[in-house]
Amino acid sequence: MAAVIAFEDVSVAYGGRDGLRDVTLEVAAGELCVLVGPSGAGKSTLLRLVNRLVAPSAGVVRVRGEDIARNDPIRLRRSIGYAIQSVGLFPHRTVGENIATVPRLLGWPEPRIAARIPELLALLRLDADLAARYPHTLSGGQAQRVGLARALAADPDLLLMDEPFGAADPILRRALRAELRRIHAVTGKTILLVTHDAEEALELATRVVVLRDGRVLAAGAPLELIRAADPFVRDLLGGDAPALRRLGLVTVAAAMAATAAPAGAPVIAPGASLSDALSLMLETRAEVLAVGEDGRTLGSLGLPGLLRAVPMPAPA
Ligand SMILES: Nc1ncnc2c1ncn2[C@@H]1O[C@H](COP(=O)(O)OP(=O)(O)OP(=O)(O)O)[C@@H](O)[C@H]1O
Repeated sequence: MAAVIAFEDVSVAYGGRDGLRDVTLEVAAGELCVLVGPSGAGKSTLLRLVNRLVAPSAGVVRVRGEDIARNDPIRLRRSIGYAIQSVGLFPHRTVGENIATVPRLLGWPEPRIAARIPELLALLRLDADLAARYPHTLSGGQAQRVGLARALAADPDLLLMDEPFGAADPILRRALRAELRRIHAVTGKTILLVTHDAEEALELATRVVVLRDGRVLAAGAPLELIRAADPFVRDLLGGDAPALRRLGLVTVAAAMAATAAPAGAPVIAPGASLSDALSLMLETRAEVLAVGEDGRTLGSLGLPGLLRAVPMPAPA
């Protein structure tokens, strides 16, 4: 399948310094590709090449097969969703108007825009009433979700996300990650996301790309990379708790049983990770969780089931 994004021997020079060096990388349709690495590794630079906020000093960047340097940057940007840490909602426009920004620039007819706003609020599990509110009246989590709704508004097949949950607290981050995984599964969009958080990378990615000093050090599926040969990659992704990292890679849905949980059991969403489930068990002292979503109960997850679901390598 043709790559949605292709970097071909791309370098970026900032003054005399290298931002990126000889990066060759493809992102295929439907991938959720996460760029991870220490501060200054070049993650944002690589992401911003795609919507031409940064220009390469050498090499070619292709989006949907076309060399983007040859095409109109404004058209390119309108065809790509972009979500950033600071959210960047327009303060004097309502939530609905914020979401409508790109569809309006693209000249969508008003009735189509009007229908799209509640659709997106529902996708992000936000109340329909929020459309009339102004950004300063939103909680941090709501604002992050509206930012994501705005990025998705014109239904772009490609979404760039730069530390999209960076400003959120750990609990909210967890919820937003689960949300993003769900949206990716539902929409099948191609997503390129930057994070400095290895756990987030492993939990979200279909493919992880590890950057260091402006170069791609490793790229592969999360479970492959935890076992990577390169000590820097292994340390970054596996840390000193590789078993816990593996828990972050399996969803509750994959480990749950169809049996009902005891009454009053804490509830976890099927899309949450087993590390979230384990945290909830530890926080609430419950050994069995109810698995449910939108008020529906789907089954249960007990501690033994959780452990069985995570294949550990045989001891050496
Ligand atoms: N506009 C700029 N002018 C000069 N140097 C820059 C510019 N933007 C980035 N750099 C440098 O390029 C390198 C890569 O930066 P980049 O922002 O891509 O890294 P990053 O991995 O996203 O880091 P962080 O996680 O801290 O955001 C760094 O050394 C940075 O200082």
